[in-house]
Amino acid sequence: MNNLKLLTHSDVKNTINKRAGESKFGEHIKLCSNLNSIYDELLNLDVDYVIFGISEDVGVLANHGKPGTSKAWNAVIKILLNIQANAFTKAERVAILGQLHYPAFQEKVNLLNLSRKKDIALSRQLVQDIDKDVSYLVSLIIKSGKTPIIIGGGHNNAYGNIKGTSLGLSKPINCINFDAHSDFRKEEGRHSGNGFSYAYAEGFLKKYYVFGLHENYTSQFIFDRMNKLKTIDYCTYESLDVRKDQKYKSALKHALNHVDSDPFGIEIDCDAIENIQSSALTPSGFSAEKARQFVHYFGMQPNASYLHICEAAPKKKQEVKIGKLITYLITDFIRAHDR
Ligand SMILES: N=CN[C@@H](CCC(=O)O)C(=O)O
Repeated sequence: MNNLKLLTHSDVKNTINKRAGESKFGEHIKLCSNLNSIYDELLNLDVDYVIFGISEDVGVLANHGKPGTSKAWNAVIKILLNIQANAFTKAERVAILGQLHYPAFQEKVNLLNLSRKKDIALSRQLVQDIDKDVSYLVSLIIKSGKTPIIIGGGHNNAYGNIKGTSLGLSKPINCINFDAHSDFRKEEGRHSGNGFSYAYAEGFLKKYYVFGLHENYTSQFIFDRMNKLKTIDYCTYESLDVRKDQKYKSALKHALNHVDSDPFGIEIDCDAIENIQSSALTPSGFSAEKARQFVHYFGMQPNASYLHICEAAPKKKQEVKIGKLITYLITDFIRAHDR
């Protein structure tokens, strides 16, 4: 776990802004202390949720997208540690590991010319290395009996989450993805647009549902590919929020029916939420409230096996807004899953 940077007590202390009479989330969470014994520590921790960040832009760049996803974790941790610790937020049930981070990969990819075939292939090899870390770490958390909450990076990391959960449970899993894109592109080398197609092709992903796909940003090739497969289903954003063909609640139920036969992962791509800075920022998309209701609805299900919130790419100005949004989604999941 060379690329895992553990969150320390002094990091937490330096991040918390204390206020008299208040108790902050960060004062009650558990930490791990030794990179060489993560699994044993996880096993012995009396918590239900293990949160970690993935600070990388490599997957998005390898998909010809705009970088910035490496900044989401830092935006979130500053807010998360400072929310109130109370009966609603359940800080004592949470361990925060820290972040997988890739400064050397970032440097390498910045030196590449990504319009050259050879260089794009190199960037996609780096994504495979990140996949190995993510799937290993997620599998350890699942094997320790805890629920992973993974923050950040590009949507390439869905692959590692699905594979890690599947290995941890020793069976293929299902997945629900709140996303403007299917990320079911060709297996042409790993990047942020094909995490689900790779997981599916390799047998880690069994049933897949894309919730809120944008009709303008899905190719006919992908629609045809998904339409052919009974194990894959989707609803579009336009059918829900523009044409109003069905109510939000009934769309949630329909999607749950598709994935709930087995343990499933919950993937939230922030580019499905209106005006959230991301590689594929959209001026027209789901509201933050709809995203929160989605996490609440799926988080409530006993089969919900992990939560991943990705693709947010905060610049300085939106750092607090994005940190707060993702923190709401994390705590919505914890509250719902605990019921
Ligand atoms: N994970 C996102 N993938 C999308 C968006 C790409 C982008 O515009 O950055 C895709 O490949 O279609």
